[in-house]
Amino acid sequence: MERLTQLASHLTTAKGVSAIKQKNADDVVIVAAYRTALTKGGKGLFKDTASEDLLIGLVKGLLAKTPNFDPKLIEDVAIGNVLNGGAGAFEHRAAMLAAGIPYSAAFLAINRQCSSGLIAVNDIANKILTGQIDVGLAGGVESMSKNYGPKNAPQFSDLLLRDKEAVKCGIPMGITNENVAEKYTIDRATQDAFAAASYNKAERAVSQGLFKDEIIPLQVTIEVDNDSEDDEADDTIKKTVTVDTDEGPRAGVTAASLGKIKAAFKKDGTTHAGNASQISDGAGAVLLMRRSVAIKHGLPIVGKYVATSAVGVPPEIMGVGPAYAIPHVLAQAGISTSDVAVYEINEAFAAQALFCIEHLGLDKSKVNPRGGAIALGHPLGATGARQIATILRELKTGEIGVTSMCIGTGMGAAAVFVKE
Ligand SMILES: CC(=O)SCCNC(=O)CCNC(=O)[C@H](O)C(C)(C)COP(=O)(O)OP(=O)(O)OC[C@H]1O[C@@H](n2cnc3c(N)ncnc32)[C@H](O)[C@@H]1OP(=O)(O)O
Repeated sequence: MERLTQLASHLTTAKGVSAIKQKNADDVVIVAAYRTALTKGGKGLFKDTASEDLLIGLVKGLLAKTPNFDPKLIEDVAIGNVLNGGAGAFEHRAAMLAAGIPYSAAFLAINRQCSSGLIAVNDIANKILTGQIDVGLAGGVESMSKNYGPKNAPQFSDLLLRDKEAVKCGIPMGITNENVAEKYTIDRATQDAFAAASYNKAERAVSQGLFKDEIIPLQVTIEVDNDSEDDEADDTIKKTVTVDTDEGPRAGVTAASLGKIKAAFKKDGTTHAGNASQISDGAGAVLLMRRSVAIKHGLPIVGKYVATSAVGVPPEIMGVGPAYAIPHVLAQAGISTSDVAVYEINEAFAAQALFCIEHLGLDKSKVNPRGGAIALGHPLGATGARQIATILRELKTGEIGVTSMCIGTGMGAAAVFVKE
């Protein structure tokens, strides 16, 4: 009975800044949050690495960096993924075994498109909050190199194609951004200035080594052209490389330099390779548990999970998602936009991110201080977990952070965390 009363009080989440900052035995806390480097889809160093192999390396690395933690404590694993068949249910379950997680931990593959990694965290957190489990691992992974392209384009039935609302769920992502830019009059120069700022922030963060702590280096094999002069044949050789650095950030990007890039999705459009999130490969993982369990095992606590929300928005302007998901999750937590120290908002496209920032009246200096997906990359299902790994290092003790993204078929998701 006492436990039920405790649980009931917890599920009706005490609201407000001081309430969410309180430390309770039943809190869901984050003990570790790491990611791989993000590489360029189709041409980067992970181009030949399967999503399951990204996960194996990442989870092994996370466990190695959490020395007092016994993986036998993990009761459930949820991994977000967008492009693999069945969201990677087979290969990513197998990857967990290969990474050293015992078979006794259950496994769930999650696909809520670009928010999949965040929704995986939400799933594990909810299971801890309701007493179903005490410890779980959540994350996301994507090999856009291997799985992005026409073979993964949506296939709609004739019935769907004839339904003028339903068919909007199949609008190409770049066109949804053109729609946002047109509807809210966000011109190309404004988008390019925002994108250049994203590159400049990422460049600064890289030069200061700020991502080093969150990236687990991975050793992978890559096929490269055989340049040997003795060998005239047009063939490839395999090389082993260590991947520890994001490939997206570039030095010296300006709005003027971006102004020269051709529109990618529409003649006379405003969206292009420099102001859109890049096709990328990568993975992120977050180890969650009940605070009392973390304390019992002497594990470091890096953050407290507070709440997640997902909402629907019109599919043809899906990029507006965070503008509606963020107020929803802030209301759940009983806080306002000004209580938040850092926002990690997925930059699927510059116009999309700009609309959300303007609509919510956010202080731009609080949004993506280390750059977002335009500069760093956006490996779809991995992005939610990647943003959590980043935001927990951007926040200072006691500060509140919000992570959010738009979702391709017309949704937005957002979550609130407190830095321990
Ligand atoms: C819910 C959601 O989150 S929806 C979002 C889902 N994700 C997407 O839809 C992906 C969106 N992005 C894309 O589709 C692709 O990145 C595109 C179509 C915009 C561009 O694709 P590509 O042409 O293959 O881009 P690529 O990265 O190769 O860049 C092409 C060229 O643009 C130029 N370029 C790109 N970025 C820059 C920059 N910052 N500065 C200068 N030049 C640049 C370069 O010349 C580059 O060639 P390089 O790599 O040899 O230097």
